[in-house]
Amino acid sequence: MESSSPDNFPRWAPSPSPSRVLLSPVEDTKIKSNAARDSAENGLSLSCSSMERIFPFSIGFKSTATTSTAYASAVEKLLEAECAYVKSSGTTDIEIASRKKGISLTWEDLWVGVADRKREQRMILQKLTGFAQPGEVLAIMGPSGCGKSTLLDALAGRLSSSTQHRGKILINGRKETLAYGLRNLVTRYCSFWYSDNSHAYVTQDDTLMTTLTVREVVYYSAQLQLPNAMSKAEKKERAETTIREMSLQDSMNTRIGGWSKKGLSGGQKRRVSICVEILTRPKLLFLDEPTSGLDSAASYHVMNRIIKLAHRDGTTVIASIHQPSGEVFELFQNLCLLSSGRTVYFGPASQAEQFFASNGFPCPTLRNPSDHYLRTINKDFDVKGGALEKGSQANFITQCLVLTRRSFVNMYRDLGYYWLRLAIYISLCLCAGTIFHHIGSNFGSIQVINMLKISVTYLSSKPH
Ligand SMILES: Nc1ncnc2c1ncn2[C@@H]1O[C@H](COP(=O)(O)OP(=O)(O)OP(=O)(O)O)[C@@H](O)[C@H]1O
Repeated sequence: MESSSPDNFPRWAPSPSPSRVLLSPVEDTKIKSNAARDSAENGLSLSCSSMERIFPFSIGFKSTATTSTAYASAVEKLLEAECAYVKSSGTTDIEIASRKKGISLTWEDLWVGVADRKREQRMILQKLTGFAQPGEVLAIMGPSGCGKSTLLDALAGRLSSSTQHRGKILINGRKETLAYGLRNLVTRYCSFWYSDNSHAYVTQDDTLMTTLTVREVVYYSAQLQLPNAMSKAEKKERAETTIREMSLQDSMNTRIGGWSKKGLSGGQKRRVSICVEILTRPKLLFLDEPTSGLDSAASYHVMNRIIKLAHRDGTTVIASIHQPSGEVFELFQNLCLLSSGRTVYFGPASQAEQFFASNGFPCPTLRNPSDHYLRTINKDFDVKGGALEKGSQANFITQCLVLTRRSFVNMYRDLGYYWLRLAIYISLCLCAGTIFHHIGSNFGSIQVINMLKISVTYLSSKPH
């Protein structure tokens, strides 16, 4: 009986990924010299940061081009080669033609920084170089907070005004800024604001009207975005095709839903947001975490559809993605791996494994490669704290003091919570004060005071 117990079955467990800290000094020196050689070959210089000492930074493509025109022509050549390759692999002439009409995006020596409270500049992105081509999907991966969304924002021209950036961003070899520019703020809060349909951006947060159904959201959006030359019937047809492309046909009449009434699931909302953006068949599509909230099967289907659309329409897709399953990862043609705002790897996704292996971090058998890469480059948890001793909890008085202090800091920093209220109360006091000015002492004055009392009670009562 004992032998049939599930506990006695031998279980397979993946061998651990080689750890960065386990590297011997000899290996470490070898890696550093490889990195230096790679950087020299790539025409990039590495600045001396703590990150460099523990992991080599490199890009998977070799380019000696140093000027933007040289970069653009290098990308053109890559595109030609890509077209020749896809032609030989059975891609139709129509698909190749749409790729040729597409948008190539290149960025060179891109830096993004933000001034901290002491007015010192903190770099979010450093020295990034890369490209994205029509008909292909570039996945931007990396640990949380490494700068994936910032890179997307920088490429899409959506960086907030608190950031500074420099470097070259070329569209089809020309220095152009995508038409987001001034409407940054508007796009952040209103997903239905567009100036042209050549590019679209799906943000991390779904900004959908909660009372509308899926069909209504997509159809209204089609009416707003699609050209007047298209008839109402064509717009409706496009809306419904797009909904079907994202497998939302069963939820067409379901309301989006919000805090008061549950409607779609988080993953379904994500798919509706994607529908709204791909309606116009943009030439350049930015997706910030398109699969967050989706299970692995849904993630696969959504990414697969996006990749098919990219192939069919020659769309250039740049997607930041957190933790793709092995199947999803295999769908990506190109990979940009970031860590602490710097490129660890840029190149074909299929060659990342070789890159990591040649640098001393081979992916263990049967491990999802993307898990391995993220685990290897994540340095957020490198410093581990010691075990907590018993009785190490703060006492009651400390807790009260800390909670009070935390609450004050929160109130002081929250513009709406503290400063806005203060301003409202001061203006209210001034308004109320003027009423008492020369009010007199007759019966009419008493009525004014009563009215004032009722107004103040009404204004200061908290709505439930
Ligand atoms: N406008 C800004 N002002 C100050 N800091 C910023 C600004 N934009 C981004 N950052 C900081 O830059 C870092 C990278 O942020 P970003 O949102 O790009 O990371 P991410 O890789 O997309 O993270 P996640 O995967 O968790 O969404 C974070 O530490 C963030 O606080």
